[in-house]
Amino acid sequence: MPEDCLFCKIIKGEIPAQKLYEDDQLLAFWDIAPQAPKHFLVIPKKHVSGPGDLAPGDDSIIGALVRKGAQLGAEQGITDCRLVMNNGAEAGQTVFHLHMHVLGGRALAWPPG
Ligand SMILES: CCNS(=O)(=O)OC[C@H]1O[C@@H](n2cnc3c(N)ncnc32)[C@H](O)[C@@H]1O
Repeated sequence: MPEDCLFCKIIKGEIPAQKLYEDDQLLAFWDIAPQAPKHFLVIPKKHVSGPGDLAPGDDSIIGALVRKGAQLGAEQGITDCRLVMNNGAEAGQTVFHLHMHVLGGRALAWPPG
């Protein structure tokens, strides 16, 4: 786990977060700057910098993120939700630990900005 990774620090409990779900592979927590009435993140406990850095053996991580994100969304009353992974700085990624946004609770525009 990179020492300076914000999300790795959350996983280790070095930085607090409002956790929604945790198991041995995944952690979900509410976003600190929500962009919708419901906005949380699902991250793998294994550090991968972003979608572009996945190794062939990591494919199951993506399935786990999507399945858990949709399940948690339904539990949070946002069965209709947007699942977003930003890949790279120009795509808006600011935290370089793979994560999926789950947003809902209002009509979401398309295309995104
Ligand atoms: C611009 C999108 N950039 S991003 O796609 O990389 O998303 C990073 C997300 O992490 C969230 N975030 C940053 N620090 C924390 C924290 N300590 N706890 C919870 N969420 C956090 C940001 O609000 C942001 O939505």
